[in-house]
Amino acid sequence: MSPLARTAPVPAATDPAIIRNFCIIAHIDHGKSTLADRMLQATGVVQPREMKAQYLDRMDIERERGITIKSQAVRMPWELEGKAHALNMIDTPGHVDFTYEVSRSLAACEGAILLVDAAQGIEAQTLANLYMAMENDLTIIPVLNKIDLPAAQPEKYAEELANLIGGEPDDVLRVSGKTGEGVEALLDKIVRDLPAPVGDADAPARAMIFDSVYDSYRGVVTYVRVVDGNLKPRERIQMMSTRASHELLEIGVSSPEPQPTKGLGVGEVGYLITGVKDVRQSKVGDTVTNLNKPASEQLAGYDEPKPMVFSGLYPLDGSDYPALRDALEKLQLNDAALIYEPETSVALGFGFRVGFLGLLHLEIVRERLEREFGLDLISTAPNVVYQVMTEDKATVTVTNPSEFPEGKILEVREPMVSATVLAPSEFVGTIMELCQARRGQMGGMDYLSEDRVEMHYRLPLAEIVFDFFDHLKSRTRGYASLDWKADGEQVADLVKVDVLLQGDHVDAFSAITHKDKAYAYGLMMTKKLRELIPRQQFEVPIQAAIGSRIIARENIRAIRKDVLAKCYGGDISRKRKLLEKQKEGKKRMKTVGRVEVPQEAFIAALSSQSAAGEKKK
Ligand SMILES: Nc1nc2c(ncn2[C@@H]2O[C@H](COP(=O)(O)OP(=O)(O)OP(=O)(O)O)[C@@H](O)[C@H]2O)c(=O)[nH]1
Repeated sequence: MSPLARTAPVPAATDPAIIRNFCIIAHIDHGKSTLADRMLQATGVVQPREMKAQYLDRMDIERERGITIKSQAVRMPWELEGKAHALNMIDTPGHVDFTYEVSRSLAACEGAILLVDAAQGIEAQTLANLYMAMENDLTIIPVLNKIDLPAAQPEKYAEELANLIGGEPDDVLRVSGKTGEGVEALLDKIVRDLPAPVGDADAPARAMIFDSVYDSYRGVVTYVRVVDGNLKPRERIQMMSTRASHELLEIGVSSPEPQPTKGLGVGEVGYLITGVKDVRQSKVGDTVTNLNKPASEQLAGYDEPKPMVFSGLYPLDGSDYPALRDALEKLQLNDAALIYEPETSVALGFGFRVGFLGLLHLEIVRERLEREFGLDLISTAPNVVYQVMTEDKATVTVTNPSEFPEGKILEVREPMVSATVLAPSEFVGTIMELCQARRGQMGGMDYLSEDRVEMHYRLPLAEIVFDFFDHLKSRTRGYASLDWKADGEQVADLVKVDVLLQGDHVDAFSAITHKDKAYAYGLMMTKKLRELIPRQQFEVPIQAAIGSRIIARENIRAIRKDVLAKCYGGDISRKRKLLEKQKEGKKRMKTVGRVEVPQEAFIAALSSQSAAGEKKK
């Protein structure tokens, strides 16, 4: 049958029996976006001449880095045995920082395609996503991708997959997102195997928001899945958590370009436009209902994204501060997970403390600020969030080492994660060593097959979020994969290490570390600063301290720099010129106490400090 005959247009406000809502879940780089591209082509919603790789990845950064950050939903027609169907595909991101986006997408679907690279097999995020899909009671269609690769081992991995989710290896579909092989069979299987959505068409409307995107032309575009009732244009709708009401200016489906419709009914996935300007007014996880005939109960929401890593962002040029504030405000319209507040630093001036989901999120935000808003930025070493209990039993939330309370401290709690590492069994020893060095507690080990093992650990977030993955990869020659999720807190022996120049604190270099690592940090910072700070006209001690206890010390010897020395006997105007020049130079200096430090020294020290984290992509 020709593809055209199978892709007849589907009317809007459709009978739920012909709808199939699904997402594709996979480990990063196993080929979700490429497969989604082939489906768009096979169903005829994108014409070959309009096709570009990773059609659904709209942001430049997504395309350049080949990763998916925001999820997107698209509706595709597909005919099976002469009957038209509407398939709603929700593309999901694969990186661990964006797991919360996966969980929202899953809640909008009845089924999931579990996509596994036929040359790599099951990886840590394959498992994490599969478990999440099972928790949401989704029907799973296992699929092996990249069967065109010479290194593909479909037999071996079909068996691994069948063992994991039950069923026969022959039931595992084999496709190639590159050549398109098997894609039509997969579309048929989606129609046959996935359940149609069920809901009460006559009940008051309830639709779940699973994504909210800011569009500079149309304002906030909200993606919803209708569970009960229906929504129509020009009606007034209400957000159930905030009770805010809006007029529905436009409602429609993405196919994949927006197509306004006369409404959305039970089981349908589409978008709403209400004229709100800020994604936070259209909160992901909220339920949309009809203002005149409101539903009595909200749908179960999902966890709000929670920032895990904080870092200070400062403009290199202090006069860019208002521009940075405006840029952050704009980015936040589009990124509900981004939070920030102003802060000042002795060393760096005015800036913002910004919360991120992880290091990748940090890098992306920073890159967007620099690229889209033309800002030059410096970011301070990232840290996690600590809870500190002081002597009077007050608990202080610390997102910046400078907020660490002075005086006696009863306990410090740090965030924990439960991590899964998947690797060939020959690497078990070296992985255990690494996890122990990072204060990990082993939770058990499962063999997926004879030579592949799944290891469970509970680890402090601060030990895993920065450079753990790099170390894991280099110890296992790139074969290990990692996934983790937040898992409570633990009390730990944590201290704040301060860095002092001539007795004055330099806030940008303070860090909260485990007691055992405090000395190493102190030594490293004092040494580095001695190399970076030029000699002054007096001796400058550089110290690292925990409270009032000095743990490391370096000295910068004094020098007397007489700029007039070489003009002995010269004329007065030349002397003046030299003095002027010296004054200019001083403007670029930051003064800490009496010590003048070139801004470049701060930047150099901070960038090498966070280099370990920056490498992790
Ligand atoms: N040979 C071959 N390569 C493929 C196939 N499918 C995807 N690839 C390649 O695998 C790489 C990853 O593919 P993507 O589609 O970007 O992977 P993804 O899972 O969407 O990645 P994220 O969006 O970051 O989660 C790309 O270089 C693709 O060209 C396939 O069937 N065969």
